[in-house]
Order: sequence, then C-alpha cells, then structure tokens
Amino acid sequence: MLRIITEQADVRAELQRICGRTQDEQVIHKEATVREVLQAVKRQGDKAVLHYTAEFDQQTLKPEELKVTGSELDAAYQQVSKDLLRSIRLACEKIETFHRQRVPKSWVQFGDDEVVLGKRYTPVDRAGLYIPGGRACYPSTVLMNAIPAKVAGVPRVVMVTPVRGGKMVNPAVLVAAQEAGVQEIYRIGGAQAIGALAYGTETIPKVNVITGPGNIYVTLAKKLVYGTVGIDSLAGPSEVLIIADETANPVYVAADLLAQAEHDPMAAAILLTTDAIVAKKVQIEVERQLVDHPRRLDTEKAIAHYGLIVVVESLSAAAELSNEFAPEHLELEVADPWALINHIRHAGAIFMGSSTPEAVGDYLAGPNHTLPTSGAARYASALGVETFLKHSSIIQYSQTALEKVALAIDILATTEGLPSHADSVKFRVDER
Ligand SMILES: NC(=O)c1ccc[n+]([C@@H]2O[C@H](COP(=O)([O-])OP(=O)(O)OC[C@H]3O[C@@H](n4cnc5c(N)ncnc54)[C@H](O)[C@@H]3O)[C@@H](O)[C@H]2O)c1
Ligand SMILES: N[C@H](CO)Cc1c[nH]c[nH+]1
Ligand SMILES: [Zn+2]
Repeated sequence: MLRIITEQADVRAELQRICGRTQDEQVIHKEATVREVLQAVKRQGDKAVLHYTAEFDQQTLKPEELKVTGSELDAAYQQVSKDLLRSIRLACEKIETFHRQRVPKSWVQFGDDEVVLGKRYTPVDRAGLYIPGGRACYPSTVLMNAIPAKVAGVPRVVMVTPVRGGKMVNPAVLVAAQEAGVQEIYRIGGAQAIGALAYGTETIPKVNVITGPGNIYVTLAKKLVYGTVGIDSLAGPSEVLIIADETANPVYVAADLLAQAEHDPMAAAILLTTDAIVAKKVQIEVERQLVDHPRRLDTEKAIAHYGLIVVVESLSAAAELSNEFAPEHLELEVADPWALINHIRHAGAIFMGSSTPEAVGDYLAGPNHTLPTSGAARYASALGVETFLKHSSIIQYSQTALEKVALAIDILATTEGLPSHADSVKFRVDER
C-alpha cells in the first residue's frame, strides 16, 4: 500500500531516506562485492568476467562467446516485427534531431591585443555503453546512449548488456544498436562488465568513458571506476516525483508512479499533492492498477519501501521539497506548470502538464532518458553529446603580448616560489 503522510515533521526525514536509498547500510555489503568483482576483473581479465557472469547471471560462456556475432546481428532483424522496427526508427530520428541541436563547437577568438584564445572539442577515442538487461530489456536505452556517442563522432563505440535465460541478446536491443550504428556488442552485465570496460580484458577493449544506467551493482561499479575512466553520471534505480494539484487525474498519476516503480524494487515513486482527495484517490488507484500487474512483485516492493504520498500545504512548499530531493524525473501535474517551473532548481527532466507522461521522454520525445538519480541531479545532468566530448584550451601570445604580461607573471611565479616559471617568460622577453 502506498503510504500517505500528512504529518509535516516526518516528511523531510522520509524523503531523505528514500533519496539516500542507494547509500544506506544495506548497500555497504553490495559495495564490498562490487569492489571484489572489479579487483578480480582488473587482475584476471576474461577469466574473472566469465566467473562472475556464471555466478550472477547464470550464464556459462567461453571467451569466444562473449562477443555477439555478425550472424546474430543479422538474424535479429528477422526476429522483430515491422511495427517495432518502425517505432525504433521513429525514436532514433527524434533522439538524433534533439541531440544534434547545440552540439558544442570549437572556437577561436583573435583579440586586438595579439592574443588568440579558444576551445577545441574532440571526442573520446573509445566509449563503452552499458545497456541494462537484468529485469527488463532496454532498446530505448541503446538509442539514448549510442546516438549521442555517434553525434559526438566517437570512432569506436562498444556496448555491453547482460543476457537472461539463454545466450542470445534480446533481438530488439540488437536491432536498436544497429539502427544507431553500434556493431561491437558483448553479452555481459553487472559490475564485471563495468570492470571489463574500465580496465580492458583479453577480449573487451578498455574504453575512455562509460555511460548508461543500471541497477545498484552497476551504479556502484561506475562510481568506483570513475577516475580510471570518465562516466556520464550515477544513473541508478529510477525515480519519479510528481507534484499534483486538485486538477490532476488520479488514474494518470497512479500509472506514472507505477511506471517508475516497475523498473526495480529499488525504484522510487513519490507524489506531493496539495489536495487530500487526490492523495486518497491515487492511493486507491495504485492498488487497483497493481491487481493484475505482470511485474507486481518487484513493483509492490518499490512502492512499499520507496513509495510515498505527501499532502503539502502549497505548491511552493512542494517545489521546495522537490528541490531537496532533486529527482531524476519531475512531473508537474498542475493547472499551470509554467508558473511552477520557476520554483524548480534541481531535476534531471521535467514533464509539463497532464498530457506529458514520463514515458514520452523514456522512449521518443528526444531528450535523453539517462539521468542522474539519488540526488545527483543537484550537480549532474542528462547524458548528452558533451558526455563524449572534451575540450582543449587554445592559447597563442605574440612576442608583444607576452612582453605586456611578463612582469605580472614574474611576480605571481615568484610569490609561488617557482623560479623556472618566471624564467620561462623572462628568457623570452630578455632576448629582445
Ligand atoms: N537512471 C536512468 O537513467 C535509468 C534508465 C533506465 C533504467 N534505469 C535503471 O536501470 C536498472 C536496470 O536494472 P536491471 O537489474 O534490470 O539490469 P542491470 O543490467 O542494471 O543489472 C543486471 C546485472 O546486475 C548484476 N547483479 C544482479 N544481482 C547481483 C548480485 N546479487 N550481486 C552482484 N551482481 C548482481 C548481474 O551481473 C546482472 O547482469 C533499474 O534500476 C532501472 O531503474 C535507470
Ligand atoms: N525511466 C527510465 C529512466 O529512469 C528509462 C526507461 C527506459 N525504458 C523505459 N523507461
Ligand atoms: Zn521508465
């Protein structure tokens, strides 16, 4: 049963508990497992990857079976319906159009003072995309990760995804990968896949950046390998926070809460509403929609542990609580969402009004669905083309320009006790 809280004193503590669910005490032993897996993959390469794939995914693979073959890729097209292929292509088009807008461009500025300054954007050499596959299959996540990497111009894009019940990767995932231009795919998941991409193995190439969402094991692994490689953000178990007023439709709100809860028993689904009647109706509607829900067990776990309805006194109080939570997805199911958005400071993606369910963004609106979770939206953003780019600063000084700043550099370098810094300028200026 989705709990309703009206007692304001309890609200902040409950929201903090839910937001911090991936850092609580129960997670500490999972982190120990993840560390062990990463160390083993770093030391033993493929051997460790195969060992943990057998242990956690019940897959007995040989090294030569890790990579998805060309004939499997071809066969995937025969296994998906024409309607699915059309939907994948429609999503591809919309996601690519969105991501091609405002791609960072290199620039140089020639100043009047004989100084040239600029930024030069270049893609990483190799990117590794993690596509989750434990509880559901995610062709949409393939598109959300592969398309920005391709738009950024990454020369080598590799993908990992776990398999369930048999050695074949889900055909929809394979078709989505090919539609987005990815052909190098390895059938592994979890912390062992993140370790393989971060350190490289005999079979799997070491990459420069790892992107993509995943469960708690994947997210902890990404956090631990950060520094060895770059990552997009900590995009862990999904979350939605909905702010609703008396105009909200309880059937829609309940469906949107369950649409997150069904991802993972650790997913979070929160409603903040100004209307006690909406609160009660949503609570009843959630129960009703769960009755013959095909993913009832996991979804109920998420609702029981990390689901919550809070009755708040005003929309601005709701916005403040939402800012503290910094949700991955925020839905504004209110009469005037454009007025409320001015109060919102931290959220991965914001869905405006009652005809914009979060699912539209999950699949094909265009913006990325790989988003920061567990409060990371306070400092991080959606995955994008820039995730796969870095920029080098460009600086050019003429002799005259250097002479103009020589004294200031000399003073700064002397203050820092770094004489060769001072000399490197002085020698050039004194030569004249
Ligand atoms: N934030 C986002 O942008 C976003 C987008 C899509 C999905 N998601 C999230 O991605 C996640 C997908 O999770 P999933 O489980 O379906 O797939 P997953 O691929 O993330 O995780 C499956 C892997 O977890 C590992 N694992 C499972 N149990 C383990 C254990 N006891 N010890 C060690 N390793 C273990 C296995 O190796 C398995 O391959 C969900 O949490 C979903 O909410 C997030
Ligand atoms: N809601 C997920 C992000 O948390 C993305 C997704 C993919 N497929 C369905 N939903
Ligand atoms: Zn979703």
